[in-house]
Amino acid sequence: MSTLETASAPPPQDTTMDHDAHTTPLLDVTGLRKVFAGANRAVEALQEVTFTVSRGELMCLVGPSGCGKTTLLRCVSGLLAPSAGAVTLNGAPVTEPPRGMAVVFQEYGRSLFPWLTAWQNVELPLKEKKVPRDERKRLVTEALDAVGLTDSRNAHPWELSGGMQQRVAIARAVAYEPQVLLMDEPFAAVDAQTRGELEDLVRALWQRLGVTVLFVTHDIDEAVYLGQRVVVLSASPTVVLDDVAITLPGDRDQITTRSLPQFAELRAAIYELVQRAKNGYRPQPDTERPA
Ligand SMILES: Nc1ncnc2c1ncn2[C@@H]1O[C@H](COP(=O)(O)OP(=O)(O)OP(=O)(O)O)[C@@H](O)[C@H]1O
Repeated sequence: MSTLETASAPPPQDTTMDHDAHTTPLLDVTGLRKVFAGANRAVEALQEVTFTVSRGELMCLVGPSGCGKTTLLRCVSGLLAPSAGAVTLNGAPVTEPPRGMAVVFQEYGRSLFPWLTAWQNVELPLKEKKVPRDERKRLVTEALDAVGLTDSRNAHPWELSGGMQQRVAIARAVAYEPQVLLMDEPFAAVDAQTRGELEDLVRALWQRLGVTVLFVTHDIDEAVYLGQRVVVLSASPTVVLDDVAITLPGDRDQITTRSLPQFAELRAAIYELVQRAKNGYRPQPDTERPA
């Protein structure tokens, strides 16, 4: 992993989950390739993507628009079969959506059932998992409480704001007690203030529950604010351009953290990388990564 050089003295790093992180790979993505075969032409979305996520880590993936972030996440979650390469969770190959993973998508409106209440939406996957009734009640209560929606438990999605609907989707994922939480641009459709609140919610849940998080975003600021690591992808056909350690303090807040010189430096360095990726930069085999 690279740590982009910063001019000032490094602050204490985010060691929040370091008791396990960086020691036990939980998710292993090796040589992932995905080619979509169309009637007239084939689209090579992913060329060769390799990375690991350690147990308890919060890792962000960024890359230029259309570089294959969603395709990658769909392959990682077992929703889409790769053309080559492999994904393993805890050493077991992922060939279909595994029990240990939960996914939060950008389109909360489409991922919640409008005829079910917030409570019922969160409970549904637990019923499908055959979790006993009392345990279901405990898990749903705790999850709705964790996202601040206890009072809205009987509301339907259409009675809730966009940010609240996304909180229901997060509660549903958390109640499932996944080993890995995959998030695909989950806050792209909410306003800036709500987005900040939801970012803090994700970090709080991550710290409290110790869940491993793989967070996909096109927003570089968001990736730096949230992550312990940011993996930068090239333009399609996609490879990994860099794997950047986020050397920011573990205690983050929207104002202080984003005002730190280190935040600006990390943001600028990753921004430049993504710009280079947009302009077609790709690592050459056997050459150094960009400084
Ligand atoms: N089902 C499909 N069939 C054919 N091509 C596809 C399919 N899904 C994705 N693609 C192509 O694969 C490439 C990557 O798409 P993908 O949606 O994964 O990118 P993305 O990085 O998530 O995009 P964005 O930044 O816009 O969210 C694009 O060229 C897209 O057109």
